[in-house]
Amino acid sequence: MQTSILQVKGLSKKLKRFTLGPIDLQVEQGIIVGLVGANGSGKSTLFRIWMNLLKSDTGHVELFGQDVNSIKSDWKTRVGYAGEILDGYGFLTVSEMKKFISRWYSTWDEALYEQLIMRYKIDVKEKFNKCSKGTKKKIEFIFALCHHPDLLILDEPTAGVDIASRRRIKEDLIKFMEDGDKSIVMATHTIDEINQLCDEIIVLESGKIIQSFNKDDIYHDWARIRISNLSELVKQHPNVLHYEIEPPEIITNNVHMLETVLQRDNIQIHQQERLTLEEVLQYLIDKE
Ligand SMILES: Nc1ncnc2c1ncn2[C@@H]1O[C@H](COP(=O)(O)OP(=O)(O)OP(=O)(O)O)[C@@H](O)[C@H]1O
Repeated sequence: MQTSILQVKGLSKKLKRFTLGPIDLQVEQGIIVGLVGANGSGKSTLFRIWMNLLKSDTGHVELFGQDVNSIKSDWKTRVGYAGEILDGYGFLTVSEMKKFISRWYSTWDEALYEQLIMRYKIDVKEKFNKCSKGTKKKIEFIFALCHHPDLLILDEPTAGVDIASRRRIKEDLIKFMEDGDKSIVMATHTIDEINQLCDEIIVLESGKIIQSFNKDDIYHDWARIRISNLSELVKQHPNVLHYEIEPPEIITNNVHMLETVLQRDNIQIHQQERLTLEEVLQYLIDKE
């Protein structure tokens, strides 16, 4: 039986010129979810609400069965969050920050911290706000891991990170998932990360979830179909997400359904090809 570790119901938040939600979703134990969407689609805002750093206007968020607003905050010790949370302590050196943050967690693993500091070549005497963008990302990642959380919430963990460290982060995430009961939700713009790491993908557009799917389903469900002609029925079909008139071609997210529709309309299929994950995401994120 699958266990939900994160449940989001009817969540909404109005900021000045942006509205997030309403959002409903759940994340099961043992999977990696990729949260994707154009710049400004609301990924970081969503994470901030999950982490109770920002109050929602409606709805609620449960982490490990606990309302994130409740005074009881055991859930915090079970979550590792990497997303600009350390900026407020930027006047501290990495080493001072570690002394401060490690006290929050009874499960803090000093040996793991030392090992990761070496692995990512971090100068612990450097003040956090003097570190480069990529180095800050690596430090956030290390702090998110060292108390052995059950869920990692990572806001673009490799943005600005060098190639070698990117590979190490990927390896560390795979290692984190090894025992099968951990989960990760990560916002990312990197197709390789989604391809290599994520099981499920949630696409945000202007604050709303427009698609949510298992990565493996893409190969079965999405296709570009070149056809003899287009009918009005095909153009307006809910599973036709895009069409071209000359030459007639459709993009569908339910190829089996469309095969039946085309047959019924006496439309011949000239060619059919599955879409790659990159094409699907490009299509969803940038439809023009
Ligand atoms: N404190 C705030 N006050 C007003 N508007 C805000 C505030 N924080 C974020 N926004 C707006 O909310 C929208 C979503 O921002 P958010 O940072 O969540 O997007 P994102 O998907 O994480 O973007 P990116 O991929 O560029 O990191 C943006 O239009 C942003 O300007």
